[in-house]
Amino acid sequence: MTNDKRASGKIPVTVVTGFLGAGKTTLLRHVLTQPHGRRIAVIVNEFGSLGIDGSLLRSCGIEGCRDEDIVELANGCLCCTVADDFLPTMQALIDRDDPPEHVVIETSGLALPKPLLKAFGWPGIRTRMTVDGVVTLVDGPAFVEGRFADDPEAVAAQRAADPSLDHDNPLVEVFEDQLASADLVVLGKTDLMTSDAVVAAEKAVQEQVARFSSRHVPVLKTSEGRIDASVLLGIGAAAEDDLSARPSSHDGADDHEHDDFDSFVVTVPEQTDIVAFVAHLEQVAGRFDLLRIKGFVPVAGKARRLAVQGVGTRFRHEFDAPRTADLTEGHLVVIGRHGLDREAIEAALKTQG
Ligand SMILES: Nc1nc2c(ncn2[C@@H]2O[C@H](COP(=O)(O)OP(=O)(O)OP(=O)(O)O)[C@@H](O)[C@H]2O)c(=O)[nH]1
Repeated sequence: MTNDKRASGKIPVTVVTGFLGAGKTTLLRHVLTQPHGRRIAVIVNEFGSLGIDGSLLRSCGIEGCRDEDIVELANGCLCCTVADDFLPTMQALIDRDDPPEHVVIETSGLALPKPLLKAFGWPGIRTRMTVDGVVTLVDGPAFVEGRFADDPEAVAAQRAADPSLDHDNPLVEVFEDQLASADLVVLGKTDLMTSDAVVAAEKAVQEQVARFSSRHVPVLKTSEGRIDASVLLGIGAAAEDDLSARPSSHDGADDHEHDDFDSFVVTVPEQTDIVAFVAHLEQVAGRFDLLRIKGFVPVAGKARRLAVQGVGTRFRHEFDAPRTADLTEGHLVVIGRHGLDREAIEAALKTQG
């Protein structure tokens, strides 16, 4: 925390943003397990209706991290529910007998950060909190694969037809907004990249950031979210006073929707063969071009639940918290671009082999 912030008496708030599956929760887990010497409250927002990330954070047994310090806002994107959910939550934190010394907000992977930053200008919040910094996670391999880049020929053709159109790719729009808001960019998952690709990606990210922002925005590289807490917390940006330097594709719009993306929950039976199950998920994710699958699944004979995570077709799984009696079947959140064939995806996920 900078001396300025201490003197202002405002609680610093770090906003962690980044596209679906970029590694935000992983980064947060790493920060929370480091000795950071402050009472941190975490607000986790998810696009899907299940609070997976909050549950993952709670289950990692971080010493001194109390249940009430992890607040889940699981019904929709924070950027759309600012007045209904976010402001009362922040007010409740401020009004605690032992208010947090730092708040970290993990936004949903589809959130546009700007509406959230604007909320820190609201009376009641403005005098008590300040946005210490916006940290934007970039999924290195996905970036290198060009998932957040417009097809230049398609854009040129589109612009010729309608000059007011920027791009037709909602992934690009969300990604660019998240980069444009950043005070610090973290290029993650470098363990999955060659060293040449890391160097090229770092340069390309820096160029992208410079397109949106004249501010100096450092780009750090990491894997498994290993960034020192002292680098992330205490940036001292006061981003709420600096909104015009953080352009958004939705500036000027009164409202925005997330109807470019769909999400639903699928239940699956208890599993016996984890390798076959995960291979099946990979196959379904590829067949339907899904962006994200994540959830918890019971496995026969295992005392712990299986946490399953897919970003595109890249899956990981681990046994994390003890399996509870009510976990009789698995729940998977599925997220993809608008127009998903829900029935077919559900059927495919439920029928394996
Ligand atoms: N190989 C590798 N995998 C990573 C790294 N960071 C995160 N992951 C994996 O990527 C998947 C998504 O990570 P999360 O931390 O849940 O990503 P997120 O941004 O919180 O995801 P959403 O909240 O759904 O947007 C998980 O399976 C992680 O284990 C990394 O540095 N290297």
